[in-house]
Amino acid sequence: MLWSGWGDPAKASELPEPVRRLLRDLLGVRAPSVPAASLESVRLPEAALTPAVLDALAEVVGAEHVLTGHEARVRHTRGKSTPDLLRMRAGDGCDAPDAVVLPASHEEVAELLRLCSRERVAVVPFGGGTSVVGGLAAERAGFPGVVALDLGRLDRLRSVDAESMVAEFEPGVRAPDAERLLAAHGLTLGHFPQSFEYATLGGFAAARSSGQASAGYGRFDDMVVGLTVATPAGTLELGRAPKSAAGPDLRQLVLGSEGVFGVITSLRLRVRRAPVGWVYEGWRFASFERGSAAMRALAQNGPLPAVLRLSDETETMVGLAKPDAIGSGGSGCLLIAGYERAPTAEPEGVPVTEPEGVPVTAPGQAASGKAASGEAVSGKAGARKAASGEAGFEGATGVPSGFGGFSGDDRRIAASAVLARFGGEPLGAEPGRAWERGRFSAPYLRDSLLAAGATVETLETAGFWATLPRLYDAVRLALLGALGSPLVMCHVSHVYETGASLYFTVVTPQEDDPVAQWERAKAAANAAIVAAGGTITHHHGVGRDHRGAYAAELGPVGVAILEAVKARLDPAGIMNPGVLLSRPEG
Ligand SMILES: Cc1cc2nc3c(=O)[nH]c(=O)nc-3n(C[C@H](O)[C@H](O)[C@H](O)COP(=O)(O)OP(=O)(O)OC[C@H]3O[C@@H](n4cnc5c(N)ncnc54)[C@H](O)[C@@H]3O)c2cc1C
Repeated sequence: MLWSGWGDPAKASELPEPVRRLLRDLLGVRAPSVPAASLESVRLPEAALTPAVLDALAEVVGAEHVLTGHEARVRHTRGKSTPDLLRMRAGDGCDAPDAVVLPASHEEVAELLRLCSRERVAVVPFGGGTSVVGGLAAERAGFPGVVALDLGRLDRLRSVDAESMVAEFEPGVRAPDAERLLAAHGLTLGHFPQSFEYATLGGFAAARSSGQASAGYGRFDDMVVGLTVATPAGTLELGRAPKSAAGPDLRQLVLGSEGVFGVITSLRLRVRRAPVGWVYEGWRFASFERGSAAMRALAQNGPLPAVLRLSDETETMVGLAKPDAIGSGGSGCLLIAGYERAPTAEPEGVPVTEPEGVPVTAPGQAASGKAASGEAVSGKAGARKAASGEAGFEGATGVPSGFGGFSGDDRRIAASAVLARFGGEPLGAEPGRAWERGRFSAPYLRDSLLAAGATVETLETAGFWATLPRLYDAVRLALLGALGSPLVMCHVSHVYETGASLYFTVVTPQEDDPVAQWERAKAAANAAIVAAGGTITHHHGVGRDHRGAYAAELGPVGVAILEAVKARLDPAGIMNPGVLLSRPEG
């Protein structure tokens, strides 16, 4: 991972000429006058941990797993939001930890938390480091030091229960590795966020992530059936049955807790049989409104494609849904629908301890060539069912909405009938293929845009269907008002029976202080979200950036509940201080 950008440097690409032209002619973007800092020149705070504390940390994990060098500290400074990258490019490493510690077991994590509580050393759990909300920048004041707890050595698939369709993982497993390990059993998690290449399972749970196939597989928090959490006060074991009436579900307290109560050291996740392949298609709608109405019909009456994404007019025009063909988007609103081809045959049961290495199965590729199973419904019957509205209200089955009722091609045919009924014009497989090719490449494009002098950043929210148009207008207007004449694009890619999320991408020429410029725009967008009745975040999380708005959403009683839980589990207040909750005064 690039320390001041995204991903594999080998995948970095030059900006295509149409994009350069668009930036220059439409937005007036000019190259920045100051070159980006080198890794060596990043300014870090003086390392503050005493030799005695460093020795004690080394006693728990081994001296080779306590890193205090410049590069390790730089690489664990903040996450990957655009302000994070801009600060790193400016050589500002003031949020760096004093040391990076890499435990290899739950017991080591628990021991480290006891030690850090005793010494009052702040602890930042560090998964893939892809937070975009300031979730990895601890507030240092009042602590003798800060440790980044890198979970990268907790990287095993511990077991697969093929009967219950539950797999147990350690938290540091990255998403592609999780898919590779499950593919050996004919299984998939189906969680494909844009940060797929680097983010970890623990980070997904801690930040309530949602992936590109959420319509079919659900959000990540829907997948979590059990958790083990090491807290400074002891261990929490949660989830002994899929559902329970035994009081409030404490799993929900850990999901989205962003490391402020403790460290997730094990996750038991619902898995699915891997499809033999995927089919993606493009549709054009005359307006965002018509396309949204079609999405709502699919979400409320079924059948849902596994991937469902609608770009607004601006995003369609720019062609952002097809990053390898920017500038060639066309008119109207592009909708991408993705469907699994039938699942593989029965998964092989196990318990596994040491999974065999198998070739990586990238999303979008067949996991195995095994025979399809599942009840066949003829294509015509499927279309008839959809058209007549008897397509199956999938939420009512208790099965996540992408499943049940339809299988394989029948789902595609039936969903297509709904899209056509709402005025969608079929564009065939090409737009879908282009989206699939570029689905993880936007973060690479962001690096090139930053280097060219454009700020590009995203923000997201969610609301009920009835409030969505107002929310959309309010956020757009706020961004336009704050930034002059930026490019503001939006898409919907997570839908529910009752509402959906809105995901905005903003491109604007960098001012002299681009961080302050974005903070101004973000504050305006946040205020608009709150005023229009949306949530401050649908899937990026709270971190430090959304803390104030989150407190307003919860209200004083809600905040008091979380503060009480934190005080009980983390009495020294060492866990990710300043993230999610403001620190107590005094
Ligand atoms: C380019 C880009 C695209 C993105 N696309 C998406 C997207 O499509 N969908 C989406 O949901 N998000 C997306 N994100 C946001 C980010 O990837 C998610 O929030 C993800 O869940 C973070 O996982 P991570 O492993 O990188 O966690 P980190 O960034 O390392 O940590 C996130 C937070 O969780 C805490 N944490 C991490 N691991 C643990 C643990 N084991 N126990 C307790 N606390 C822990 C950290 O302290 C931090 O507060 C994107 C980010 C980027 C940069």
